[in-house]
Amino acid sequence: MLNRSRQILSEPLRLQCCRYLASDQKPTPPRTLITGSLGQLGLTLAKEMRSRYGRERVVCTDIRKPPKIVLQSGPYRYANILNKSGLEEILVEHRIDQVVHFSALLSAIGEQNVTLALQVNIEGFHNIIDLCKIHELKLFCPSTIGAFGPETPKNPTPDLTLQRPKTIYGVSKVYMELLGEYYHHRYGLDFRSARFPGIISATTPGGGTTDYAVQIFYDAIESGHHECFLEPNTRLPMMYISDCIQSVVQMMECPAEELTQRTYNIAAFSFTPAEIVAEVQKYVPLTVEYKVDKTRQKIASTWPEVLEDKNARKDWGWDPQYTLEKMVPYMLQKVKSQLHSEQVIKDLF
Ligand SMILES: NC(=O)C1=CN([C@@H]2O[C@H](COP(=O)(O)OP(=O)(O)OC[C@H]3O[C@@H](n4cnc5c(N)ncnc54)[C@H](O)[C@@H]3O)[C@@H](O)[C@H]2O)C=CC1
Ligand SMILES: CC(=O)[C@H](N)C(=O)O
Repeated sequence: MLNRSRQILSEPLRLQCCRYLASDQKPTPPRTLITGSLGQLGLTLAKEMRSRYGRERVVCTDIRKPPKIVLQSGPYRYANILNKSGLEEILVEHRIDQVVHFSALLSAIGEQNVTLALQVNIEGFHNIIDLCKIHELKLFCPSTIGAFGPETPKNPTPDLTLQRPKTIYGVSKVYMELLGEYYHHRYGLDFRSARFPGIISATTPGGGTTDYAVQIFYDAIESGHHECFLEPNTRLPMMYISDCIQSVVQMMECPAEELTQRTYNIAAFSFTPAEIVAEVQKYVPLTVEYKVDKTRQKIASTWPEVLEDKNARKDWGWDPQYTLEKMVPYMLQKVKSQLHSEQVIKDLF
């Protein structure tokens, strides 16, 4: 795993990473806290960071009861991001150096509970960013294609452009980007953010508009039939989980002086439901019925089709490895193992 990860880093970043990997060299690896770690992305990131920095140096947190295997794999703490003093206690006790803030309500579920989305996505972020300022911690918080709106140029969507999202999720992420950049400018906080496309993984997602692109793999394996909640021609930016995790690690390890901005678009590939269906059909039989969900279609119609990521490539060596064609057979294999033997959760540790 380490070798694979290091291979795809650019030369300066690889040198930087080696500083953590060689035991006789300084500085020591960072102690990292991940919020919302039991969601779609958290445990995969924890696994990668633990392999790089050491098992005890990555503390997973969430408000949910973890599976036993999570408890066995390294430190896990209950942490509600709305409880600032509880969070502070954990940060101090574990002598945390950097935070990856994943807790959030995603686009579709946020529209179902705007009050809770405001609390988790905005109040929770206030708590995190203030604690990072007080304790001088590096902070990574992902943004999203959902931070753009219908007025944004769709193809390609640049880093700096109009952002008038029409979901509470998008509004809270624009606020997060701006507040993070403000704290960097005003207090020198080492805030970093990447705007993720929809992430595709065998770990199931938690209430987003891009979730169909995970569900389709489960349906292909389980029943051979998928009901798609988006129209067949809805093009959205997407990314395989391995590339997503690499982006977090690379961005966090990048020397501060190489960053020319604090929020970056990152892209891998874009596709429509019709295109992913055709790709899956190359491997397994699959029929599809388009039962469009008006709320999610309305959200997707306001999002970019293709993100422009040239600044991330130039500044910190962003270089995704997976295309749609490469990802589909991997996903089918992962989902098959997940369904047959719960292998995916085991793979995480
Ligand atoms: N999964 C995706 O396709 C994308 C994700 N992102 C961002 O990446 C981050 C992680 O996303 P996912 O893992 O997919 O999200 P998820 O919805 O799967 O997980 C979020 C986690 O936050 C936790 N949480 C909710 N309320 C909390 C609270 N009060 N205190 C502490 N934890 C709480 C939940 O228990 C859950 O485990 C989010 O910030 C999301 O906006 C951005 C773009 C795409
Ligand atoms: C793209 C995202 O931020 C997320 N997957 C969602 O659909 O809400």
